[in-house]
Formats: sequence, C-alpha cells, structure tokens
Amino acid sequence: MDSLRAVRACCAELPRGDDASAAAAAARQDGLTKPRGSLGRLEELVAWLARWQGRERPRLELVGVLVFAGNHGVAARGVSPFPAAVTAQMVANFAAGGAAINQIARVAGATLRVVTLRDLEPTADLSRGPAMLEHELLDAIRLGADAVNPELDLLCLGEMGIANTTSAAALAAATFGGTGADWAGRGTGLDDRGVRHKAAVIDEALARHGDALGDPLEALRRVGGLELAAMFGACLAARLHGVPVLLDGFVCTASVAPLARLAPDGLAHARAAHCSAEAAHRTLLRRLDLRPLLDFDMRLGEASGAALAVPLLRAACACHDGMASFAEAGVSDREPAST
Ligand SMILES: Cc1cc2ncn([C@H]3O[C@H](COP(=O)(O)O)[C@@H](O)[C@H]3O)c2cc1C
Ligand SMILES: O=C(O)c1cccnc1
Repeated sequence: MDSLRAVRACCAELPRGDDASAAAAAARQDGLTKPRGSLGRLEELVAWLARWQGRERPRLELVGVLVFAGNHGVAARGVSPFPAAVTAQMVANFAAGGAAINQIARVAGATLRVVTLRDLEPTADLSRGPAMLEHELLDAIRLGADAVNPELDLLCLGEMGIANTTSAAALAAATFGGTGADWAGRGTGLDDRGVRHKAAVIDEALARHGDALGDPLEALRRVGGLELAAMFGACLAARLHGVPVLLDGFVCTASVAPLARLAPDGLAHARAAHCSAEAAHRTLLRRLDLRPLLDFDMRLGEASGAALAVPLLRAACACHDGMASFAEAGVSDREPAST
C-alpha cells in the first residue's frame, strides 16, 4: 500500500474468508452434545473465527491488543476536559503497566502493544482545515497496517488520544450524515455546555470541508486523526492476513467506518466487542450493522472493551473444540419429527 490509490484498489478486492472452514465449523457445532443452536451467539462466533482463520477448529493462542496513540490539533478548541499532555502521560502509564488495558489484556491472555504516531506531534486542527496531508494519512495507514502480526489468531484494536471523540464524531457525521449534535457525546466527561460547544466545533468542521467529505479516505484525512488512520490501516491489513478483529468503542468503530464504505462487506472480519456509553456509539453500530457482544457502560477506549470480550471467544472455542459429539458420548440425539 504505497499510495492512497493502492489502498482503494486493495479495498475493492478484499478476501472473503474460507467458506469451507466456516461451513465445517457450523456442521461440527450441530453434532455436539447440546440442542442445535443452544449456544446461541457462541456458535456464530466460532463459525466467524473459522472463516477468517481458515480453520474448522479456530484457536486463540496468539491474541494481540494494538493501541494506537496520537494527538489532535482540535484539542486546542477546548473539546475535551483533559489537556492534550495526558496522551503522552498515558502512553508512559501503558509502558509501566498501570492502565486499565494492561490489566484486562493480561486477564484476556493477550499481548499488548502500544504504537505512538509521529512522536505524538498533533494533527492540524480539523475545524480549521484538513487534519492531515495526503502523505501523512498514508504514513499513518501504513504504520497501522505494518503493526499487525500476520500470525495473530485475533486482533483487538483500540486507541489513546485526547480529543479523539471529536474527530470520531466528525468522521461519523461525514460517513452517515447528520450534525455535530447527532454525534457529539461527553467523551471523557464534558458537561452539557461542553457537549454543545463540541457539537458546534464539529459543525464548523463539516461546513468547512463540505462535499469533500463524501469520499471515505478524504473524510479520514480531513477530520480523522493519526491513530484513527492507523486503526483503519490495521483493520484492513488484518483482513488481508486473515486475522479476525474485535473493535473497541466509539472512536475505534468510527475509524473503520470508511472501510465499510469502500467495500460493502469491508467489516465482515470484524465484530463490535461492546457498545460504549458514548451516546452515538449505538447509532454508529446500527448504521454499520454491527451487533455488540457486550453492553457494559464502558467509555474508556484503550481497546479495553475489545480485550474484555476475548474470554467470551475463548469459551466459544473451548466448547467447539472440547465438547463431545452425540455419537462419541453415547447421548441420544433428538427423534426424527413424527409425521
Ligand atoms: C486518564 C485518561 C485515560 C484514558 N484512556 C483512554 N482515554 C480516552 O479518552 C480520550 C478521548 O476522550 P476526549 O475526546 O474527551 O478527550 C482518548 O484518549 C480515549 O482513548 C482516556 C482519557 C483519560 C483522561
Ligand atoms: O467509546 C470510546 O471509544 C470512548 C469513549 C470515551 C472516551 N474515549 C473513548
């Protein structure tokens, strides 16, 4: 992917996953000692993992958590209660093991990697002009893509970047229409007045960029951010490598919305791990036809919601792999329907 044109071309020909493995996994589920379908969404999740891993019995030996960190020029507009310096301070906290994601990733049996974008030098203020130049967008997409280990069995995606819920809301508005008020939320804890100001800043951005936001990659360049572009690149690379993806909250989901617009099934290899308490996340998930696994009132980011869903997938795989079939266990299957 050495040009935006190459990124577009790549999106036009995404791999579809392995039908045979998905079908074999579903067939195996039907023969296990349980009423058919009784493990509900655990069964569907196994078939999804099987499709993208290309394995009838998916495994979760190598689970990665990638957190991309970047700063935003729009932070200067007072759209977050926290100062931009917190981004770097939290990156240091990740390295020291003191953040929420350090704990949740450990519990999930996942390896955490934090990637900082451009030494945390901020983007330009998206309310006054494009956040990034074309080469900056491309560099961030590539950094994200290159951060994905192709050997992973599952990738959890997340971010850290003060003011990035403003960028995410603007990108959601660019993707699905609507105004700042439709997509702006409290982020790290704005009061009502703060949310109104944030919505007004987003409206300024939407007015300034106008029709140019109609193109998904141009929208990502103009109102996205470096860590959002990196998550986009990582999600795309995961698709190419056959690595299934768990998306985190509002910011992570917004960052991959352009992929859904560049290709009709662009997010088929991804699942929404949770629905964030950031108000517009539920709307965004609906618009993308993503059904979250968890709804836990979390609104942190850092891939925390994505990593929290990993144990669910582990349980799904353990049942799939370890359960006996009716024949193996000598359990009577249901009677054929009587006429
Ligand atoms: C201490 C702290 C730790 C965080 N970890 C994730 N975020 C989250 O909050 C930020 C987005 O919210 P806003 O748009 O309101 O600034 C992002 O950095 C996100 O990852 C944090 C925020 C703070 C303050
Ligand atoms: O849902 C998210 O991604 C989110 C919400 C608030 C703050 N940071 C991230």
